[in-house]
Amino acid sequence: MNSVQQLLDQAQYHQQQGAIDKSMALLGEAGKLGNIYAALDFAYYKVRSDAKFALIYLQSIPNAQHPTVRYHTALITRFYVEENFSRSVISELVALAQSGHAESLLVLSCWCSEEEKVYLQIVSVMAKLSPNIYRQLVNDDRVLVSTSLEPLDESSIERAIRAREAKLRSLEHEMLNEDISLVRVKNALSAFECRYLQQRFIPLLTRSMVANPADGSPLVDSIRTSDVGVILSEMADWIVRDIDTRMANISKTKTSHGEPLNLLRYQKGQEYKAHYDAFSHKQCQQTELIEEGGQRAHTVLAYLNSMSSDGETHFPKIDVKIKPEQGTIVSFKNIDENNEILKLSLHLGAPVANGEKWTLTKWIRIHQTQYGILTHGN
Ligand SMILES: O=C(O)CCC(=O)C(=O)O
Ligand SMILES: [Fe+2]
Repeated sequence: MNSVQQLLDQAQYHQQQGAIDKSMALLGEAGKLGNIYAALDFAYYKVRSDAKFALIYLQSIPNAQHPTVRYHTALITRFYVEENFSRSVISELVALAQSGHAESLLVLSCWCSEEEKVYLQIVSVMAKLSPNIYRQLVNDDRVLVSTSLEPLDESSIERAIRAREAKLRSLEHEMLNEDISLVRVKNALSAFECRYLQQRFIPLLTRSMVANPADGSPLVDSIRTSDVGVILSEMADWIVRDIDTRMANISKTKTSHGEPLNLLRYQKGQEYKAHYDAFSHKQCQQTELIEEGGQRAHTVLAYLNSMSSDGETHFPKIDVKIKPEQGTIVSFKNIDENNEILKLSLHLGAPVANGEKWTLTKWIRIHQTQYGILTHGN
């Protein structure tokens, strides 16, 4: 019989040969023998075509009750099967959170608004049981770390989550310009989500690039001087998936057509000069670009902090300037129905005069992307 190590070695060999199905099947076997990470890799590989199969598999492995496996089982149920919070998923997250599982505590803190009493209960548990994560990602002055551990109140948590779902469903979509379907939605992200994205993904930041007009290769250019962090599929946790899906819904596009989310940080003096997000005709002929979903049809931006009078997103041809306000999402079209660039979509991120400006950009292609399929399935 094969040992776990032999299975992992064989899986790596087949992966290098490009035999992905075979490689994943071996990881599935290693998972059945007790390797959690192999089991999760296999489950996430399968989930894109058959979510129920992935769930049955995870329930069949010897570590089905390990907190990491339970958390991913809940995530797969929520994002691939039910597409909403069911009562049983909430219940599972609460049980995991109560035992100190950091990711579950983060998801619940994110979904229970900071004004809710239950939010303080959740972050108090985090302060006690996951103090490092608490300090990095939450750090709320109202929490007294010495307080004894209160049991989490499941029904208050469910009520808070339902209230947030209802609030997100009823947000006003303001049409700022019909020609490019420029829509603004205020309060689409909570302050917690905005802080979370900055603090969790700050280590990803590097100097921004633009696509070389000649061959599409990445190029440093004075047109875009911010730093960028690309949140790849393997980093797309519960909170990121949720925001990614919300951005797709606001732009009425498919999650499977999205590029990875780009976290942008502009420091004093940095800017993104006037540009189109759509690719040029020449770029559109590159095989790599075609294989990655083709033309960029839509752009969705989220502002993660508010600016007083600088750093606005300016659309000079339609005379619209958008002031960055924390939690606001903006969506617009880059091309018309014949896939021609909409000239009115020309826009710029004005220079930052003071402090920093943080945004999240999602570009959406006309066809499926690798990231879209990997993260959300077909
Ligand atoms: O930062 C802004 O206001 C604009 C960003 C932008 O144009 C982009 O990311 O494509
Ligand atoms: Fe842009």
